[in-house]
Amino acid sequence: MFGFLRRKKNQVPGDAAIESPVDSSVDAPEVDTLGTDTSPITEPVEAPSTIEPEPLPAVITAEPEPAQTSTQIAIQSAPQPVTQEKPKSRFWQQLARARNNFTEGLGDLFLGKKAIDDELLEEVETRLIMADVGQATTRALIDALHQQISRKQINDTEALFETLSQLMIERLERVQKPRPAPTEQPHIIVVCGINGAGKTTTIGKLAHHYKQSGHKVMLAAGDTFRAAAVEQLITWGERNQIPVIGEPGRQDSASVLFDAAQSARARNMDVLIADTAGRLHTQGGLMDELKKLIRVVSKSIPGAPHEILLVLDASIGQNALNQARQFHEAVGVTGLIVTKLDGTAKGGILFAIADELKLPIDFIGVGEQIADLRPFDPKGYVDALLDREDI
Ligand SMILES: Nc1nc2c(ncn2[C@@H]2O[C@H](COP(=O)(O)OP(=O)(O)OP(=O)(O)O)[C@@H](O)[C@H]2O)c(=O)[nH]1
Repeated sequence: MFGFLRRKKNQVPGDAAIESPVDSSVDAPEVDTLGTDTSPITEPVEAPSTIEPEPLPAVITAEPEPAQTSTQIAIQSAPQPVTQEKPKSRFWQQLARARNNFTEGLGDLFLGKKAIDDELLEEVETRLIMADVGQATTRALIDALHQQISRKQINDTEALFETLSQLMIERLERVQKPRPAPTEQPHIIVVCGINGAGKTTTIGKLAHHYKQSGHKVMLAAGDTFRAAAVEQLITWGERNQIPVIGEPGRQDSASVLFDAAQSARARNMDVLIADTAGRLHTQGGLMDELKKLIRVVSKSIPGAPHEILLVLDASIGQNALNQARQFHEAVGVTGLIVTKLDGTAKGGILFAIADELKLPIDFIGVGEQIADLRPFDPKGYVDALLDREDI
């Protein structure tokens, strides 16, 4: 069942709406498969009104309770069924903004409504657009719902949302591919993207991911444009206890990458992850430089680079599509990492990316901590986005 429906159905007049923002200060657990992590909950949970309120953490803001009427007191003193909420995962919590944007207000529309009407479908369409799913993908989803309604395959509001979830999962799964196993030594991954998309941070997290799975990992500080980027990468190297090739002051990123590839081979590294300078997809000269970097890497080790991962910032919404198109055209991107999904209401951008670019989404970034990178799982993502509760 969908959480926003259940909450509305169970709502008792006078319930205080508690808004709980993501607390990014919480220490992150290790990278985990979606749904298995049972970190403490800060997701809104409606306790039956007869239970004594717990002391609230500082991050929770609640409207002051209005004075209770005698009717409310009578309702509260009646025995209430105690429903045990399943603990929510940290991942669920990290997608709070995207989910709230999507489900806000839908519960009200559903309240007391069984039949599907145009108002409801229009609201669903609006929510999809607002979540940055994009015009074309939204249209395709709504058309598919209309078809199933007219064929009487969907008869009530819950079935409508279940079908929408399935359609959304399918659209993401269509373009997913299994991650390439690092069988060549070294397996070289070049990471690119525009300035500030989260490349260096993502490389730190990706290194952690590989190290956790038992691989020997090395980093190449190929972002020679921004001196702080090299230091940032060296810090990530120390945090992961892995070597980093490149030092502040080096100018030529192609030679850093060449040296790193040689060094990784000589030291029997399983995985070499190379950082590159941020560049706008519209800067022709810098895009040519990226092509040159890739050529140098391919000359250093036959078959390399084995992956070219493009980092996209989810919070820029539809602009991410254009960036991805241009990078793909220039260097043949093999997969995407979409970052900052924890801080954005634009969680729908992943559907537009999958539909329009047909490139697999390898990982998503949901925070700044070392373990806040998750292998992308379409079903887990849709469940968290649509407040679907059977994970
Ligand atoms: N909330 C959140 N912040 C992120 C995520 N990934 C990266 N960041 C933050 O985004 C900011 C930019 O990250 P960087 O890794 O420096 O970005 P970059 O692409 O290497 O930047 P340039 O070297 O300038 O091109 C930093 O403050 C990161 O902590 C994420 O998944 N969630």
